[in-house]
Amino acid sequence: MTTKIAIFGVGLIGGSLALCFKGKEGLTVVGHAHRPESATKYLNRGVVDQATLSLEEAALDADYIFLCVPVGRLEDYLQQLSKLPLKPGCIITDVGSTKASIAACALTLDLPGVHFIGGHPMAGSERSGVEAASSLLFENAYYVLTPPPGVPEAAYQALESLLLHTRAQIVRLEPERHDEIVGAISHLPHIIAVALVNQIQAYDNSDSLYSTLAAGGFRDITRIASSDPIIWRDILLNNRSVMLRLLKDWNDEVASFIHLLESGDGEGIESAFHEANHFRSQLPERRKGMIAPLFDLHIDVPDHPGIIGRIATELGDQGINLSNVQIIESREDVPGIMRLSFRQENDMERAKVLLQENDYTVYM
Ligand SMILES: NC(=O)c1ccc[n+]([C@@H]2O[C@H](COP(=O)([O-])OP(=O)(O)OC[C@H]3O[C@@H](n4cnc5c(N)ncnc54)[C@H](O)[C@@H]3O)[C@@H](O)[C@H]2O)c1
Ligand SMILES: O=C(O)C(=O)C[C@]1(C(=O)O)C=C[C@@H](O)C=C1
Repeated sequence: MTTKIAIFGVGLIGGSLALCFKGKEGLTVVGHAHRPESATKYLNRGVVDQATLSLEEAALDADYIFLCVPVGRLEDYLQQLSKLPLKPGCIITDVGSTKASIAACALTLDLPGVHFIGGHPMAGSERSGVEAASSLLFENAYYVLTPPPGVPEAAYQALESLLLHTRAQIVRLEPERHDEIVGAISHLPHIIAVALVNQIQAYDNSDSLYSTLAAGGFRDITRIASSDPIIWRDILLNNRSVMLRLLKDWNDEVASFIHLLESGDGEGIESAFHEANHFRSQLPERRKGMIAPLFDLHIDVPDHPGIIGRIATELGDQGINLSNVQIIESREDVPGIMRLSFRQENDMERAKVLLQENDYTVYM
């Protein structure tokens, strides 16, 4: 007897979940596709064990159903599922970036013997589609679950146990509180990134030096502006009342900067930066969290071909595990900064000593 997991919408998130479960003992993963070419793609990429276009075939004997479609489609799928004779004890969950409306929808539906528990993995990317899926996406991230009152603890525990395969850390939250908080730390930044890019694009239309000179700062703050338009249309419209409130607060923040500049208040500007720096430095950067739990070192590097390979080899020779390397601000003939990321603090400390011994300037 295997445990059957049905995934509706095998894109970035659904595909990543499928990869976490596929191949694990006792689990079979079935992907539901709404287009024939998608079903073939899921199979060709080896993300699922089976793929089907039939809602019934995917759902009827499933033990777990994951709804991983855009937020605007979630309620429709849940309604369709509620009309099927699902397996008794089946757990339906979703991964939508908003939680209040789907939780409210589930409460209105008759789901006899079946349990709905909302979910939201706090990990993702500006990329989308099954091509971007990764079994490592959720590792060390938080994964919010929003069980409705009255859901049996055993069902909650079963879902939590299954999600161990993602290596995420589960957080239990009320849906409304989720939407307030995630509205502020995820949805608002996406709006700001998009508005900023569009503002600069308008300047760039009359002077292309804007995009030519756009460097690290602009890229750092705007990566998420490349996120999928349909996914984000749905999220923002769904969390509309929270977003409108947050945007009014954002306007106050902008107004306060306008005031600091109009009044030439240098101290005020300094203190805004100090305050932000202090709060940001306390974010759980080095533990589990929405900011990748990596230990970073920065070093000055000359603009030499092969420099990445040389440093990686020096670290590798000492058995120091490097997780990621990135060159920041590298231009011809100008020294750049290299960011070296490590999974283990101990690796970072050893790398620091080694690099300093080799005369690199190292910043933490
Ligand atoms: N992108 C992120 O960073 C992120 C993170 C956490 C949660 N989420 C949530 O996960 C869900 C999926 O997002 P994603 O980033 O994986 O998107 P995606 O575009 O990569 O995947 C969406 C999947 O849904 C399918 N789909 C699209 N439109 C559909 C429709 N009309 N009917 C049926 N299926 C349809 C697509 O074929 C695709 O397989 C969304 O609800 C999103 O809010 C996204
Ligand atoms: O890292 C990113 O690109 C993301 O946008 C991930 C992110 C976020 O804002 O943190 C985006 C949407 C989610 O629902 C959860 C996580």
